[in-house]
Amino acid sequence: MEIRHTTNPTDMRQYTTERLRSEFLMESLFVAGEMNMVYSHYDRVVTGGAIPTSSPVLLEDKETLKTDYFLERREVGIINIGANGKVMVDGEEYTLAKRDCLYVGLGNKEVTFHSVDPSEPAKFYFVSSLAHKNYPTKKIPIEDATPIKLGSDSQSNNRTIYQYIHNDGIQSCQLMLGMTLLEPNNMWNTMPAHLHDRRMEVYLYFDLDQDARVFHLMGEPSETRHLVVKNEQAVLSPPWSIHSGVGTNNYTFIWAMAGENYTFTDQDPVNMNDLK
Ligand SMILES: O=C(O)C(=O)C[C@H](O)C(=O)CO
Ligand SMILES: [Zn+2]
Repeated sequence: MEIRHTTNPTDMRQYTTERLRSEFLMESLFVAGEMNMVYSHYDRVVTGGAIPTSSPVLLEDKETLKTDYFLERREVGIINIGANGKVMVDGEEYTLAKRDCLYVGLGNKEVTFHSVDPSEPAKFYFVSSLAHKNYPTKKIPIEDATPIKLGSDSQSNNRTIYQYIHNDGIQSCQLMLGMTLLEPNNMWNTMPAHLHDRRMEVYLYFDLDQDARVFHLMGEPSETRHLVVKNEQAVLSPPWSIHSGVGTNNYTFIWAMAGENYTFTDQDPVNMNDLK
């Protein structure tokens, strides 16, 4: 798996577009028949994508983690963004349709990803953080996730946040995970922007057409930069960075957080006068 180190925000001011992309953008998580992962030193979060085709894909990277199995010291949240799939957890089968989420806790030894129909494969996106105790493995379909309506048509940010793994939903050690869907003709998320220096965040943008793009805004509020993001690409958002997006049309994204606290509403809003 690829390793990404952390960045001092003062150094980031000097970065070229290429350097910015190599530090923060994950361009190729989803490749048919493969699993690809990025290990970030921000809260030691692993972000991955798996597309099983004719054979299952095993969640493992002993070489990088130097543990006997992936979840020996970790927990993971998985969302299927493709066709129907299955996840086997130590012999137990969980069927995941598009937008279903599965939480798998510390201590589960074997996790494998399968497609129901290899010609129309499932696409599993996952985010894993360090864990100190076992919470039960649990599946939650989007219908059972906690919906929060935000934004308005007049501000082009009418959207619903679905919270899956969080304080009042599926329990975990530190991982929080959910999905935000923008209504048609809406293309902004999280503006005014916010920070939470206590937690890092990972964004996966998907459900975009081939030529559609999201301009992901990042950086300290007074030093913003952008990443041009394609369908099924993910962004590492450092704790000191705003994280906001505007698309060429509406899009969907999965957000995941890990760090100091477990409080979704712990956000420091950025005053519009401070954004530069
Ligand atoms: O639509 C949104 O706004 C979000 O989904 C915001 C993220 O969940 C977030 O940044 C949480 O801190
Ligand atoms: Zn946030």
